[in-house]
Amino acid sequence: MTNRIKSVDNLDFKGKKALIRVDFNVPLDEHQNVTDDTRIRAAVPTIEKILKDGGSVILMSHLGRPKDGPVDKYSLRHVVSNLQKLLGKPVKFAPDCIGDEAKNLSAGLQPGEVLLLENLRFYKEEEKGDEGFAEKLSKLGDIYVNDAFGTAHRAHASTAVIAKFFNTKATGYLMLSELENADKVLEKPERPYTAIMGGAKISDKILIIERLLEKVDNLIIGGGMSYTFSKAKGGTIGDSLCEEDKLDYVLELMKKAEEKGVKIILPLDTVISKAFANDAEQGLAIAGQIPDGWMGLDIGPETRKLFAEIIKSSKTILWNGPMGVFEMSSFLHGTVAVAEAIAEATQAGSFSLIGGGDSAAAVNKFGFGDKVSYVSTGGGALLEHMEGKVLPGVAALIP
Ligand SMILES: Nc1ncnc2c1ncn2[C@@H]1O[C@H](COP(=O)(O)OP(=O)(O)OP(=O)(O)O)[C@@H](O)[C@H]1O
Ligand SMILES: O=C(O)[C@H](O)COP(=O)(O)O
Repeated sequence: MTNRIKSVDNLDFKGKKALIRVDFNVPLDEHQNVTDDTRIRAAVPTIEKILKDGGSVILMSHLGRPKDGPVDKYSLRHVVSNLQKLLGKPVKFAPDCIGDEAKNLSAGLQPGEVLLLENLRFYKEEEKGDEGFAEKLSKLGDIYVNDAFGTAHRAHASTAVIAKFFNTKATGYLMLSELENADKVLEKPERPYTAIMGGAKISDKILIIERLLEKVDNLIIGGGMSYTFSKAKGGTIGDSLCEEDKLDYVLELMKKAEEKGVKIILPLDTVISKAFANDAEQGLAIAGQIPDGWMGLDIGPETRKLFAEIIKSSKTILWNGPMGVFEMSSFLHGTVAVAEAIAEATQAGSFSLIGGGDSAAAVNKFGFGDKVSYVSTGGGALLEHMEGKVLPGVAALIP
């Protein structure tokens, strides 16, 4: 399918303005500093190719999930200095993604120059996939490039709708490499194939887990989502994360897995804490036996051993979502143990694919980024792609 899509490599951008959809949805700290620039870094080769050809670049992205118009917290202004450093040149900023100022700034852009537009999601039309909004955006550039693999699963104005307003549209290098690496796992995964799921966005991922049952041999569940499984099985989970309305669904899922011969592996023990804080009183509990007033914030040592054994005996590994609150030093051990086991398996010849903003950040933070096969910039996008779906942002590029 990807062979029907043009890549930036097939195009000459001399004298052209490329409107590039990037995914600069990056984590920011409380001072609005970028804490992980992986996604910005990943967009650089495409930008540089276009500039080198003698073209100019207009970048558009979303940041976070603003609900009600512009808010400084979600302004893309916060990524400008990171981008300037990575490109080694100034980047102009348009304080709105449409309107006169954006139009004038893009019209005045000279070859070799870069303009970043303000957050697309400051307009609700973006997520609605509004045609009028997409058309206004399309007026800013001559060629449309989509390099936002991380957002390719969203059928939004700037990903799925805008492409039809362009005669020339192409994937960027990042999108291409993401699709190629994911296809290595999708097409003929060497078995055993193990997926490891964790993180906090339970309802986002539970449906995807069901579809993964068609593909994998083992499904390891850790992190915040494991407590919903634990409770569904009749365990007590104290104040741990739980989606009460998914309990029946999780039971059904476990039954389906059994029928399909897929092993679901849940934690054996869990690191518990009196509060969501690094220095709160801590303890260890058997999974499903968390006392009232405590919450599970990481997998325990027995679980680390069990998960590592399964990972090391797998030939294909897909990981999305940390095993605990790895941002706090007391609860990072589970995530480190899984990253370490994946690195060892990769060293021994297995193929490993890691996705998810936080999972990618964790892998890099703990120094395993170059010890795994591929770190995707996609979270939900990677998982939906791994289900075998053609993502809307990719479908829109098919001529
Ligand atoms: N037991 C837990 N309790 C509370 N939060 C948890 C727990 N385990 C993990 N987390 C949190 O989950 C967050 C990551 O979840 P998330 O689902 O966003 O993963 P991700 O890798 O970013 O994937 P994606 O990009 O697909 O959403 C981290 O901030 C981590 O602190
Ligand atoms: O971080 C992501 O997964 C993408 O940028 C998409 O963001 P969203 O989940 O808010 O649509």
